[in-house]
Amino acid sequence: MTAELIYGKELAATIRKELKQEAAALKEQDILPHLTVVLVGDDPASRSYVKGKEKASAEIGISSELIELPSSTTQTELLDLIQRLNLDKAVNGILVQLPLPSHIDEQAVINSINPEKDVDGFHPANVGKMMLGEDTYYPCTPYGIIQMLKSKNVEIAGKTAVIVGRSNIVGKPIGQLLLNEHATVIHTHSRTPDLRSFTKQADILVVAVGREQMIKADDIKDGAIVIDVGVNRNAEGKLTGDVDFEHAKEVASIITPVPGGVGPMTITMLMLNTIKAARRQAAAV
Ligand SMILES: Nc1nc(=O)c2c([nH]1)NC[C@@H]1CN(c3ccc(C(=O)N[C@@H](CCC(=O)O)C(=O)O)cc3)C=[N+]21
Repeated sequence: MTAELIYGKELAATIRKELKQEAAALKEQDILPHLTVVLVGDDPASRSYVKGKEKASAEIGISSELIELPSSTTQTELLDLIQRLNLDKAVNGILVQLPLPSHIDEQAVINSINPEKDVDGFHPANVGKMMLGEDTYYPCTPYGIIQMLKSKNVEIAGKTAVIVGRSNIVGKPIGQLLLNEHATVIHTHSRTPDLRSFTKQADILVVAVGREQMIKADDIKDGAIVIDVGVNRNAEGKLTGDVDFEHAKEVASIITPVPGGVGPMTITMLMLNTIKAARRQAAAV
């Protein structure tokens, strides 16, 4: 049997329509959601992501601004810019595109963003709130994955979820959000011996490593739900995930494609967080 696909792109389009209505309703109250994206240096992958975000903003009616800085930008210059954006009442959301050049301390930059404007959900205060199960800005990729599972009426409670990869932006927070939904969560990573013995137990398998063909059909339990967060360019220059999709779809019950899966949901959750930021900041004055 071939797995059912979760087309993140379609779900994203549906959610974006709702967000567009919300943005229009806010406009009636003179609230104009505004997102500022800061891009340091010219990583081509970052550039492509930033384009997708601009397109989504325009579609929804969010005003978005891109501040491009040279890779020679110093940490002090970047922190000064963030300070200015923190104080600018017209700016509701601040996203500093990662990775940053190696001479800049990423965590110091993230820590400097006003948590109320941290639409990436990366600030320690927001990470802490997520861990406590409080309402906050959740990191966009993990939040998008939860929406994808819910769109298929997947019962998360009681399921064994196995995460491969432990980044601060995907692996760690998706485990926390699944735990908040009452899954039993296993975190695995590059130093996990006999990885397959863990992935084989997964009712829900989330792969966020960044290595093409990392997970094969043999690594997957029959009927599992497989979420592929990988964003890799293969030898032909095509975008591929971390999962051997062609074979995995014969074992899984539900699987996400790349492209058209998790990626478009990530951007959509950024839009959702930006509208939420505008609403919250308007209510706070
Ligand atoms: N501060 C920060 N926040 C991020 O959320 C963040 C970041 N930095 N740095 C880079 C990663 C990567 N990322 C992607 C988002 C959408 C797609 C996406 O929409 N991909 C499309 C394909 C796009 C294409 O064809 O190039 C898809 O999967 O269908 C991909 C990658 C967000 N990131």
